[in-house]
Amino acid sequence: MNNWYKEISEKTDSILQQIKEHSFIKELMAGTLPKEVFYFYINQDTIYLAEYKKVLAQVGIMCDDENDTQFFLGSATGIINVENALHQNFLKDEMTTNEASITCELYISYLSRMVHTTSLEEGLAAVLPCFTIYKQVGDYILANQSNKGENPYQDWINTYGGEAFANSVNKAIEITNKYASKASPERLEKMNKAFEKASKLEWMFWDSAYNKEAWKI
Ligand SMILES: Cc1ncc(CN)c(N)n1
Repeated sequence: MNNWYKEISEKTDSILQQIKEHSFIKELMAGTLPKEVFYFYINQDTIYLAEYKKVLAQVGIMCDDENDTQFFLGSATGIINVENALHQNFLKDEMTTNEASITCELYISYLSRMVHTTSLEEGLAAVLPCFTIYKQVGDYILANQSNKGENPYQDWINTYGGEAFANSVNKAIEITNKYASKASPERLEKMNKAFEKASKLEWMFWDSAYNKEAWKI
């Protein structure tokens, strides 16, 4: 399999389309997303990223090529720092909870299980949508918005539509494709499932923020 990512992104394209059509993304693009919804999202995303960096570090130490290890360890610190700084810009003192929502808990627990109890290839496939979907969403909004000067969420949009993020997304794809090219058909099938599930969790993350998801008890 030479370009696993191309195949799986075609197979899961309907999830990406549903993300682009979600009210959260539409209103983010229009700049009309209610502030409290965005703060809810940023608050949960801060909790998510604190765990995601550990997940990336774990994937990194499982790679047998030390350049790949460097990349994921660098991403765990560098990219996350950029995203955390972005969050602080928006959130200031408004972080209201340290408790993960149901969906945030589900997503981080799923990723943690994947990188700790399955193969490197499945772990790579599970962490990849976190890179690729944000890139696609950032690009999509930048290409389609007509309010660049006045959108209150422009810094967020520019971060994920920007070149630095694109470079790391391309590198993550390249590494995952490399390991996929040596994987058995059974393992590729498991990679597909992991990528698909993590992509669905990306949709759910925005949906849960839009609905300010609460624990049922
Ligand atoms: C839930 C989630 N997924 C992806 C990203 C982009 N790293 C993020 N900040 N948050």
